[in-house]
Amino acid sequence: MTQQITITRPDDWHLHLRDGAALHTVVPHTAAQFGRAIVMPNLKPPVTTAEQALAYKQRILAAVPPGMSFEPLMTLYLTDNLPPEEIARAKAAGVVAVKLYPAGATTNSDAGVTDLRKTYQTLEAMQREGMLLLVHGEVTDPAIDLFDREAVFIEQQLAPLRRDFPELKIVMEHITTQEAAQYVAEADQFLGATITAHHLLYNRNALFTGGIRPHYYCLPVLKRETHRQALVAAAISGNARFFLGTDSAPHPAHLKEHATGCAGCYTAHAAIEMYAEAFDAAGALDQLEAFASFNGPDFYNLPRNTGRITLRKESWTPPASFAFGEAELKPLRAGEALPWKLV
Ligand SMILES: NC(=O)N[C@@H](CC(=O)O)C(=O)O
Ligand SMILES: [Zn+2]
Ligand SMILES: [Zn+2]
Repeated sequence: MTQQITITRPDDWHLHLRDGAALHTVVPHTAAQFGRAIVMPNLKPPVTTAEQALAYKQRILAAVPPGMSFEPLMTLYLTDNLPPEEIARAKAAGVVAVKLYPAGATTNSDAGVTDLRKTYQTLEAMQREGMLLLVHGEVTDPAIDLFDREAVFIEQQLAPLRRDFPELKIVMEHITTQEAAQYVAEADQFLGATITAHHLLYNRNALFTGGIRPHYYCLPVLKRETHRQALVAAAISGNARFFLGTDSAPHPAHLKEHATGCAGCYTAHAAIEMYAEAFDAAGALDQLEAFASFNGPDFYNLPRNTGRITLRKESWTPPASFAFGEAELKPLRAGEALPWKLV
């Protein structure tokens, strides 16, 4: 039985850091594990210009503890009227991707896209400039069952989009279904997907065990066990177009433990440990390094990290909560023991 593994320092290809005082809680957690992270732009108001992205990057860097090295990779938020000219400016500023939130699909998506056709000139510019498109892949039609929204998005939105922009690099973020895993596996080199630790570890029963459990609520919502198994199979398959993206999404505890609790699970405090747990449970620890440290940079055409990290099979219990500005932040599995520990 493997008791310890050393892998190339991983990166997080889907992360929410928020802004202001929150940065001082969450940035150190991510910087302790990951070399880089793709920082989501769904602030209030959203990050829609190269200039805003650069200013946000400086605020993030100011929250990196001394002695730690961490590179935030910045993104812009796609709206119905993000000007195509902003893409070249963003590219020059080092922005690596643009994020599509269908309007109303998830946390802070009100400014998102109401009709993909309105964004076609901007997508054209992205395809030309080699700017990636990151996708929250759920339809918002209230007539579609919440658990089917990802599969319907693939059929109604993603397939036509890929036909119209065959050389636009797209990442389907936080996939949660067998349909998405299969669709990505069968696609060409222009389509990749991130998978979260919580979607590898849990099925939708976790939301209702002994009562309603708001800290397991995120979007896309956890699915049934067959889908979890399909995600694990994709993650350990060796297919280089599946890679690590935590979707760690901090919310104040009082807004998660609420009549209309916010969507988002906080996992950055123990992310690589939870992935190790999932890969270990599948007997596939030997696949963790490719998924966590190689496939992401390869897809983004960025160099792999050179440092290394070591994980040991040693039970530890993360804190039940963290200070979060004036509020409290409760991580996923607060106060529960985890089997793997970052050394
Ligand atoms: N995943 C979530 O449930 N929430 C994310 C938004 C997102 O990634 O959809 C958030 O910003 O809180
Ligand atoms: Zn999302
Ligand atoms: Zn997210």
